[in-house]
Amino acid sequence: MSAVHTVAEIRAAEDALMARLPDGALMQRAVAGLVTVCAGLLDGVYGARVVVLAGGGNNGGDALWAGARLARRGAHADAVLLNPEKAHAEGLAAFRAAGGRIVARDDVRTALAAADLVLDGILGIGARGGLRGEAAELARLLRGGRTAGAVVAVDLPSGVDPDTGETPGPHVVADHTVTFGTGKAALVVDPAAAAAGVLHPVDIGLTPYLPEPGLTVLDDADVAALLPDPGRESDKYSRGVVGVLAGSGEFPGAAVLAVGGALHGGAGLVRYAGPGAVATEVRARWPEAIAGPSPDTVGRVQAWTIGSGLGSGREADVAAALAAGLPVLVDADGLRWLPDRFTGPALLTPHAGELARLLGVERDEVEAGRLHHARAAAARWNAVVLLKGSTTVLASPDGRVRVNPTGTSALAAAGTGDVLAGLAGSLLAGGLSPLDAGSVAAYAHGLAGRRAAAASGYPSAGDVLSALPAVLRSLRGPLQ
Ligand SMILES: NC(=O)C1=CN([C@@H]2O[C@H](COP(=O)(O)OP(=O)(O)OC[C@H]3O[C@@H](n4cnc5c(N)ncnc54)[C@H](O)[C@@H]3O)[C@@H](O)[C@H]2O)[C@@H](O)CC1
Ligand SMILES: [K+]
Repeated sequence: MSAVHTVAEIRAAEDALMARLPDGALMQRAVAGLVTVCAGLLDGVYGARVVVLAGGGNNGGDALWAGARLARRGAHADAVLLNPEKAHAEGLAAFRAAGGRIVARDDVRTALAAADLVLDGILGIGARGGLRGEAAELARLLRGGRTAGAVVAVDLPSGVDPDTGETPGPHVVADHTVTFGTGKAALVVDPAAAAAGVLHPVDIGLTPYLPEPGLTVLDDADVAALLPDPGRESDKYSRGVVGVLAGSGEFPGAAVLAVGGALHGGAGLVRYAGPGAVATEVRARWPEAIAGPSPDTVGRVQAWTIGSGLGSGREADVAAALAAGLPVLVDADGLRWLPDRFTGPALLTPHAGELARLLGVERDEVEAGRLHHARAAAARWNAVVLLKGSTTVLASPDGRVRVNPTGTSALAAAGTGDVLAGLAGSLLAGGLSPLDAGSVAAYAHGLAGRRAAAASGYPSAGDVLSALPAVLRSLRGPLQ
């Protein structure tokens, strides 16, 4: 699991740690990690051309110190000082003493053009708002291909918002980001995360001083530990029975895909509720599923997956499934008929357009502020909100957030959401909480998308579904 902390938490931990260390020692730990990454990216430090972009804070101090150390190892180091009066005094002195040069304004373009590596130390966790003036112009030059060198962001790409993952204005787009102490939301949530490039975390000894993280990113081991583990004496009922209310005459395939996802998510039995013609298609593909015309008549379940491809005019069916008071997942068309607030375990799985409609805002606003809007909806409906998209974000009404790391463009295809809904509903029926069911499903679904893409180039939702069993098998091992 990797942890993400807020700027306030990081500053408090840094203060606590710095009180125990000699002056400047913490910055030197950060700089040592930064220099190691830079040296690894260069084809030899000696003779390499390094340009340091230094703002007036400690982020600029890190970059100047790193430039100094690289210069001592034989690099040609140039620095652009964005705020010369406020430049980090010790960092600047070390940079000069090591032979680093300050670039005159007129020579900035030439220096960037010749650079093998550009260190972005304009702004770090002190950033508020996007870059302005000369800093914005530098970011524009870097994006415009003014340098062929690797752009390495110090701690964060300058100008992104550390705690929200939003990009309030001009910002640097880096090839690599060397980040200190712990993760920041901007490094895992788009659109900011897209500007970070490859992440290189550097341990500066902060962990003992940091609180439990509010935002986490799960890994294979976390997901394996969360997956239901049926014992030898389990039967189909104790493994969980999931009801799927999905599909319509217009969208029968959604039912087939959602039931398929549910069958592979560990539940012992899947009950499909829907029109006879759709049920016939579902059973033709999945003879192991049981079908009935409505949630009331299909039999007992432990959780409901509602909504994929439901079409219009199904309000009564949705109300009947919700009335059971069971753990519930609501997707796609089902999101049109949400209760005022959930009182039991609930997981909503909108994409940005659906969440925008729910919240009465524009889709662009949701995409620009994914964390904010997922949190707002979680609080509004008292439900875990899994916001699908370039980075899938899960926000729980208790304040916890998870970001899924396995997303892939392979999932941007019709029907993949139906598979996810079935899979996550199955995990709910298996006893997982909405946050765990959603995170595990998103993780496995992303891996299945990658596996399917490796096999077929542009995979269909059916390919993603077919890849799921092998992904789950490799995560959890074989059943006993
Ligand atoms: N505190 C420490 O000991 C350590 C700090 N570290 C570095 O220090 C950084 C944080 O340093 P600072 O707190 O000095 O903050 P920054 O260097 O991120 O920002 C400096 C100042 O710029 C101003 N500013 C904010 N937004 C601006 C904008 N949009 N345009 C222009 N100016 C703006 C603010 O006054 C801010 O305090 C971290 O990101 C990390 O790189 C590391 O060296 C690790 C140790
Ligand atoms: K930076």
